Amino acid sequence: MILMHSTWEVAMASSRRSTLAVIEVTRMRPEAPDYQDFSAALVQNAVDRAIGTGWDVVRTPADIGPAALLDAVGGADGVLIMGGEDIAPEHYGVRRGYPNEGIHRPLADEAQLAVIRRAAQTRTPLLGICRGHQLINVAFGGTLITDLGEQHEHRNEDVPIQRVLNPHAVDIAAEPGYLAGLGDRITVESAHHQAVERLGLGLGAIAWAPDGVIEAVAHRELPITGVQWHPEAPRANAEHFDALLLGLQAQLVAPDVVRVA
Ligand SMILES: C=C(O[C@@H]1C=C(C(=O)O)C=C[C@H]1O)C(=O)O
Ligand SMILES: NC(=O)CC[C@H](N)C(=O)O
Repeated sequence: MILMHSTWEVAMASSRRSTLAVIEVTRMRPEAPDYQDFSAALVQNAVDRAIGTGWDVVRTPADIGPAALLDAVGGADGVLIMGGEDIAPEHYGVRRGYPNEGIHRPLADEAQLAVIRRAAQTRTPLLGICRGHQLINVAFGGTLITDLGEQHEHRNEDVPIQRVLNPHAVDIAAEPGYLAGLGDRITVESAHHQAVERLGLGLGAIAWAPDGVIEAVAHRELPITGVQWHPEAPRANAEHFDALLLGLQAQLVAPDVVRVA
């Protein structure tokens, strides 16, 4: 059974619907139309589930740059940062030229990092998915494993983009926090080749894959959490994503401080 923060509690605390800024990397990938369609469908699913769990949504691409993005999401009560391309490695002190390096989106990197830093200053609840989770770690000074190698369960290689997501187990160890309603072990859908390495300042790891890859991070004092998997994937358990979105909303009322072992 999935325990969720009650929508009633949230509704009692606020007479208006809260606004969630859903931030995608870009809306223009003319060089990769299949990937753009795939990514846009994941974002649309996230928007739909957010509305279904009681949020108003402002959907914005990040490649409009830092100033425009900060302006666009300035009025939001919560932030959701979606997946996408690898973060340019200079943001965490690594040179370009690592294995399986894809293209980078420098404007989106800078804009999303700026949003995370401002959310930290304003204590705005924020959830990052995949690249969004990696960005959280980098924003707090952490590093990434640039490439997980060839043999792993975190992504299907050499398949059409529509089949890139791969299911695997995740063990969760955090009470309370965004992931509290999910249970101790869940199956998730993943599509990534990088992962959190050294944790950023103030962050703790709260979930792991069986191979040891960090699957979720949470800030110890701020309502900021990242998940490496894709809860918005078509085949993911929708109840898990709803629990995350309601948990994000509950942070508006009573921010949790996450205890990390
Ligand atoms: C674009 C990349 O990853 C992809 C990005 C996704 C997303 O936008 O949510 C989903 C699946 C991944 O294959 C990449 O690895 O460079
Ligand atoms: N799906 C994603 O957001 C992927 C994030 C990053 N490009 C990685 O491969 O690890």
